[in-house]
Amino acid sequence: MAADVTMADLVALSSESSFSGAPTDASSNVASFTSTPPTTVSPDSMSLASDPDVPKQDGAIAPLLNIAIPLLDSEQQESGLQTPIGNAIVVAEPTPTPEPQPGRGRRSRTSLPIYNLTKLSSARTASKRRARDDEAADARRRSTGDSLGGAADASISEGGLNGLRTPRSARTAGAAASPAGAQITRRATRLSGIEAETLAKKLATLPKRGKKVFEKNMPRELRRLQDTNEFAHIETQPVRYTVWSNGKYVDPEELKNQPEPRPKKKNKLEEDVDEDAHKKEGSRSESESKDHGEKKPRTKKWLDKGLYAGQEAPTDLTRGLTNQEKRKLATLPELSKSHKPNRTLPFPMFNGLRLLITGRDFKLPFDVCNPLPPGQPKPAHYRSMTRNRFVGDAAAYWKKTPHFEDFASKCVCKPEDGCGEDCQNRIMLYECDETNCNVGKEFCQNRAFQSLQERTKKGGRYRVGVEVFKTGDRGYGVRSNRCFEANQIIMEYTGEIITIEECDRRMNEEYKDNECYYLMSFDQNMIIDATTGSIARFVNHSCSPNCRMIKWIVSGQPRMALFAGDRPIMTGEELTYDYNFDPFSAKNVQKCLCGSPNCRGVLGPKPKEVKPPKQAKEEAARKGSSKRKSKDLTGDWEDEEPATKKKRKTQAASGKKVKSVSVAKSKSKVVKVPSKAGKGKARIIKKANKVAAAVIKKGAASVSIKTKAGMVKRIGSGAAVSKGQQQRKTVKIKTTTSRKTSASSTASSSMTTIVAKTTAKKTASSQVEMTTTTTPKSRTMTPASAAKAGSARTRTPSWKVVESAEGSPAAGGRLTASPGSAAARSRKVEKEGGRSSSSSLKKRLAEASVYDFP
Ligand SMILES: C[S@@+](CC[C@H](N)C(=O)[O-])C[C@H]1O[C@@H](n2cnc3c(N)ncnc32)[C@H](O)[C@@H]1O
Repeated sequence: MAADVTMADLVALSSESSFSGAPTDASSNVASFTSTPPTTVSPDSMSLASDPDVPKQDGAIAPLLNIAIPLLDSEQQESGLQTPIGNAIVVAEPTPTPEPQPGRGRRSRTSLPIYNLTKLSSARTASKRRARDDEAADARRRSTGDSLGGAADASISEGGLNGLRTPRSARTAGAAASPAGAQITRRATRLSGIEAETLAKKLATLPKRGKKVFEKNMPRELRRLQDTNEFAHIETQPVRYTVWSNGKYVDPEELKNQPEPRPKKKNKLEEDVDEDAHKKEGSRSESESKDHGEKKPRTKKWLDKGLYAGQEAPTDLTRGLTNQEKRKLATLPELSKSHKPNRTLPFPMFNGLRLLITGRDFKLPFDVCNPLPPGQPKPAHYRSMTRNRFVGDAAAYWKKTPHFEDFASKCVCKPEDGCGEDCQNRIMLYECDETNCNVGKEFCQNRAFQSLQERTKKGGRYRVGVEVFKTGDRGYGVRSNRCFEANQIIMEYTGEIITIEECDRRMNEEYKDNECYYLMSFDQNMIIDATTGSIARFVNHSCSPNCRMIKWIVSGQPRMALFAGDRPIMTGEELTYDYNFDPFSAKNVQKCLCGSPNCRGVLGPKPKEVKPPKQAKEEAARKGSSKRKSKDLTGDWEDEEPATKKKRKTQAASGKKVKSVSVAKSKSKVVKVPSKAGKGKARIIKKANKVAAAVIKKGAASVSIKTKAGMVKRIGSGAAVSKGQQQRKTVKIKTTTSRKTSASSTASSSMTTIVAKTTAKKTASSQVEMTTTTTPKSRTMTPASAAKAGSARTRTPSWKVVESAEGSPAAGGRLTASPGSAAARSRKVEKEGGRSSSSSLKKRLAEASVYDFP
């Protein structure tokens, strides 16, 4: 009697005959049944349900065959009903006789379920593999066929295809049905040796209608295969046990022929590396020994100072500190001599000191390497630009000045000198490169901009070494987040290079409401506007600066950069340089908040430095200097203006004596030069020459000798410049090196160009220095006339903006921070007419002398 198999039976079957260790809950078992067609054959419920011709069977499940991998449960192993095919074991499920159900039609009970045989038999895969003579695929396919055969077998032999039961249920049912308790056991056809019936035979036993339906729905592939031995599961070939590895068939013959397993790649690599290293070492040592005679042992370099490796701690800890700071330090027990320093885990250099003095709010974990609180974001409108860029007409006006072109010879340094202090290029503020350096990159120390480029290219905030922060009272500022050695390059001052006309326009239109400006006089009467530029623009002014802004010639082009001063810079120090502002008008003098002990009180030259002319002195002496002193202190010079102007006018043409030689140096230096006529002139020049050479050695770009009291030229900050404010005469000394002479020319070949200059009216932002002029007479140019001159300038390069940092720590750019609109309008450019005569140094000197020292 056939009995319908319910889902519960199916579940029971699957749980018994599926892999050991497989999930035992019903759903997962069903899932595993349906999801692994090659190893587990299950009824395709979809195909069962989808065919409209297939009569529905309530709860009837088709006969099932399971192919289980050898991990069988003990029950199955005991039963001995496994059929191994290769690694797979075919288990033919017995089909218990279905019990007729009451109330069910006969037709429905006898009709055949239809399976997706293509899927079940894996015909597609098998046929492909068979095409490649894959016996394993054959075996699999056979086993699948076997399933069907077995299924058919079982069902037919037991009286119907729908009479499948699980072994357990079958046994239970059998036991129940058979009073003798005869067990219905599963049989594996191959194992039992029972000859499989052909499909035709199976079909013959089917009822007519069921046969039709079966044939109609039989897949094409299967139909083709019917009546074959294969389909009937008649083995004509001996069974082969195949090995599968990683899902792939492994031919045992190939296995035999396989060579010994290779060692692991890693081992091999290590060996190879070792060998290679030995070989290389050998060849290197050979070549080394060939080159040098003997092989040098390689020594390992150990870092012993961490973050500050290579930088020496300052001998004097208190250097650079204010008195207040020093006093505070003195009270700290940590710094008392009796205190034992922590040598095991010392603070990074400089950090401890700073923390002791200033303290710092912090969050744990505390970053001992960075003593700084996080930097503030830069202003929203700030746009960064790391290279100079010409804007507007500037590019057309730009040209190489003659002495740049002249600069074709090399320095005369030796490798051991390393282009140090005495390098000609260095003295002249020319950076060495492959065209002008005698020493080569390996030994040359005069490549600051190149080193800066390499440093910043690598990236990282500690390599760049600077960050913007918000000061308490001066807006934004820049501080170091690493140490810098004395005179080390820190950052470049870059921005848009604009003409004076463009500068004026910007001042009047774009920046008219700005509180501060980022304009620096540059070269060839150009201005660098760093409003879009490098963060060097945020560097504030100090009367005791720790940096200098210096212009260098790099590959024939001028470039400005901020350099450390004469002492190293600590981590966390604010970077400052002397703006060298000219207040021009006392109205707009800004109060200096640098806080240094020798603060001048205003952003501008120290009032005391502005020496009044003799008459004024006398007058002042008569009137008493108390008033001036008070003005000095308050920085209120407005009332003084007319008097100063008047005094200067009266002094303009005297020129009998050189009052002073003001030298751009690390500290403003006033050198008294006696100026008697005749011999005096020569002496002055000689002296000036000497001073200039000394200054240039120190890094100054140009030197001014003034015949009149007062600073020669300053570019004002926010100051409206009144026309004709000052009248003065200056002698500018510019040292240039005649590079064309010979490659062996030395520093001594430097020649001094003295350019006479008179300023009838006070000029504002830029002062034009004649480097190649024969006519000593200066004339004042308005920006408009300067623009006109621009065209002539291209033909006759005769004037340029002076960047000398007179009165500033070094020869460098001068911040042209804002003559304001009025100042911009009144800004005059001095231009000296005529052409230079390169041969007439003497003449020029004479002219200059005549002009200045009649
Ligand atoms: C080139 S900007 C420097 C960056 C500026 N602090 C900022 O926030 O953008 C120059 C302006 O900064 C201010 N400044 C710089 N140094 C100063 C100082 N020592 N005392 C007072 N103000 C200063 C002045 O307003 C000056 O016009």
